[in-house]
Amino acid sequence: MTRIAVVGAGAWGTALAALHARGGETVALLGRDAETIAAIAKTRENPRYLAGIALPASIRATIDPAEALAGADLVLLVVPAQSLADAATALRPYLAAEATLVLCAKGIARETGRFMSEIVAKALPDHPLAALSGPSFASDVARGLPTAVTVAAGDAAEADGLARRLSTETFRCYASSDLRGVEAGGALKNVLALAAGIVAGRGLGASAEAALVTRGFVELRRLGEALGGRPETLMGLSGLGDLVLTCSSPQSRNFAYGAALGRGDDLKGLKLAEGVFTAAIAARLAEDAGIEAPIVQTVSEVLAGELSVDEAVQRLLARPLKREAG
Ligand SMILES: NC(=O)C1=CN([C@@H]2O[C@H](COP(=O)(O)OP(=O)(O)OC[C@H]3O[C@@H](n4cnc5c(N)ncnc54)[C@H](OP(=O)(O)O)[C@@H]3O)[C@@H](O)[C@H]2O)C=CC1
Ligand SMILES: O=C(CO)COP(=O)(O)O
Repeated sequence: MTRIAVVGAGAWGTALAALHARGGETVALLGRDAETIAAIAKTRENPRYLAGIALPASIRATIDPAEALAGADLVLLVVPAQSLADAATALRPYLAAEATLVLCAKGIARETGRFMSEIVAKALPDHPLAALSGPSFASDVARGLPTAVTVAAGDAAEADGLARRLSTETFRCYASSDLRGVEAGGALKNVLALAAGIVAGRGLGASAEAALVTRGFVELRRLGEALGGRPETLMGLSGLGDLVLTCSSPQSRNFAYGAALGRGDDLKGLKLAEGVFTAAIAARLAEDAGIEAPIVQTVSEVLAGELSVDEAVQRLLARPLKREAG
């Protein structure tokens, strides 16, 4: 019987399925692309999203939600943020009544400004909710490299239990009861990583990159707190930790997208990162809250074509915006 069902057979879902199958759990991986799922079953690899990484033979990969969710008491939701409402609604007939849902996407709904927990609570009421977030590239986790993340649930005892359950030899989970802070950090760092990518792609040097990341952290804290997160959460793995990772590595799709913008590359065919969808709504949430978020605002204007990359860089780095600690 499946214990953990992973919904979404992209890079992160496949990595989490591999991690927990290696950790001894009975794991099902639910995808929607029959070809990819057949390839996983046949080759024990996900050729589309994690090529070259061997997956445990015990993972039950399927496109059938009934098969994947039967008996699962823990369901990891790993489809991108903007698709989560539809994906969650489609699961409703198949979920075990007592199943706990773990949000693994990092984003905010672009139309409504809702967090993933709000979207899933609406689509699938009455299930306990948690979020898993932190500095963790799918390929690192799938390869079994050491990783540490935060697992948050509104109820501290629930968070502790989940952190224990989801930790493995190579994957250390710290428990938190600040679900909103974890969600806010994960969503905002994507937008800030786009800005870091722009600065790197423009070739402005390591000093400018460090300035941008530091000021990005100030902004993440300020806005994250305004959205209801706790300072210590925003300073932890799911805030600062993930910001540092995604702002410093071309492995990050957000950073890579920003770098392509900064270089002036043709963006056609480049996969859209989560931050591309989150920037405008994050800027609006900041405005609504009366919070200054110049980096988020600038990224949002660049993506909307209202600001050139040169104007953005000028605004971000060339002159002081105001006296600001950090
Ligand atoms: N990649 C990473 O290192 C990490 C990613 N994350 C977060 O995890 C989330 C997913 O990212 P990732 O796995 O990398 O993304 P990918 O693009 O690699 O995969 C997304 C998967 O979701 C599926 N999907 C999309 N829409 C739907 C839908 N409506 N119903 C069902 N399935 C759907 C896609 O299916 P199809 O292939 O058919 O399009 C695909 O399998 C993002 O929010 C990301 O921020 C978090 C930590 C690490
Ligand atoms: O969230 C991530 C690592 O923690 C992955 O970042 P990207 O979505 O930018 O690749």
